[in-house]
Amino acid sequence: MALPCVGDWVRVSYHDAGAHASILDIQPRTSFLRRRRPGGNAEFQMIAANIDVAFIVQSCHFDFNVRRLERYLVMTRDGHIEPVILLTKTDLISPEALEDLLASIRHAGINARVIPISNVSGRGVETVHELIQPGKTYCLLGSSGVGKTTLVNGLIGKSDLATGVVSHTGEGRHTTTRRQLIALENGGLLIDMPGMRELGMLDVSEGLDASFSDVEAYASRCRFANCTHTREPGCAIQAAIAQGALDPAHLQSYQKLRRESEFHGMSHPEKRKKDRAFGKVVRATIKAKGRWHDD
Ligand SMILES: Nc1nc2c(ncn2[C@@H]2O[C@H](COP(=O)(O)OP(=O)(O)OP(=O)(O)O)[C@@H](O)[C@H]2O)c(=O)[nH]1
Ligand SMILES: [Zn+2]
Repeated sequence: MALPCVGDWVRVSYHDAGAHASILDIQPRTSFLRRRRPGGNAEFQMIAANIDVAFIVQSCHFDFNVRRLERYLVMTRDGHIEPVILLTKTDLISPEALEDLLASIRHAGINARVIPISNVSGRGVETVHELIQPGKTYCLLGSSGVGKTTLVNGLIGKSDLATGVVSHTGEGRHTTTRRQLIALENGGLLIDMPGMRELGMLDVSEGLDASFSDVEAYASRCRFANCTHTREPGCAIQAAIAQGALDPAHLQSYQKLRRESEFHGMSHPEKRKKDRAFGKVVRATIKAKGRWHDD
């Protein structure tokens, strides 16, 4: 018998007056989330089963990446799970920039539902909450830091009778990592396991982060999450440079590579904005030339 995974329904027999139980069999899975085992062989590892809807969470700010979105969609389609895309942190970008992101999703031929949300302004959180149906099971997928935990807390806060495994009062980071199944007041179930959230979705930017883990580690200690590491108070990177613990050249090459990877596929709207700016220059030049010819 294959081993059960999170979300499986199993048949058990109890012994010792209910103190112990054995799993007899696993009920057929209606859907599943699985990933390739590392090492390149064709084997799969089951991550979760019987999920109805996967929220694929990306931030509008830095994290946005259509290619990665597509990989998550392949994974959910493969497992017969309905995908819903959540674009978080809309409060950090302009409405025009958001329009660009939505357009780039459409242009990629992605027709899954997209809900722009902000955990700060509350925009869209109600829409997500209303989407959750009794008896259905949901999960959240997405890179670290995109706002999944904040959203879950917001959803629990809305159903103020959230029951089950989790209480939302005074929870620290440590308890968050043990949270697994959240029963929302309206009867929806949310599977929230940090281990299954990222699914080994490595890409250029994450590879980049790995080779500059020291820079990343300092950056995570900056007072402001959006610190540019130039002149902000409480900047851990500037402090590390001042103490001689971090080589400014290392920071510079990190920032240079980061800008490059952002231009080459990381952030499509930024790229388009740059292309558009270049287009303006070209058009202005042609216009100027035309006028010159007219004279
Ligand atoms: N501006 C803004 N910040 C947000 C929003 N949502 C979350 N954040 C912030 O982003 C940071 C990361 O949020 P988390 O909810 O911990 O992200 P996560 O996806 O759960 O990250 P992991 O637990 O590492 O998987 C926190 O500092 C949040 O306060 C948002 O909508 N807007
Ligand atoms: Zn900083």
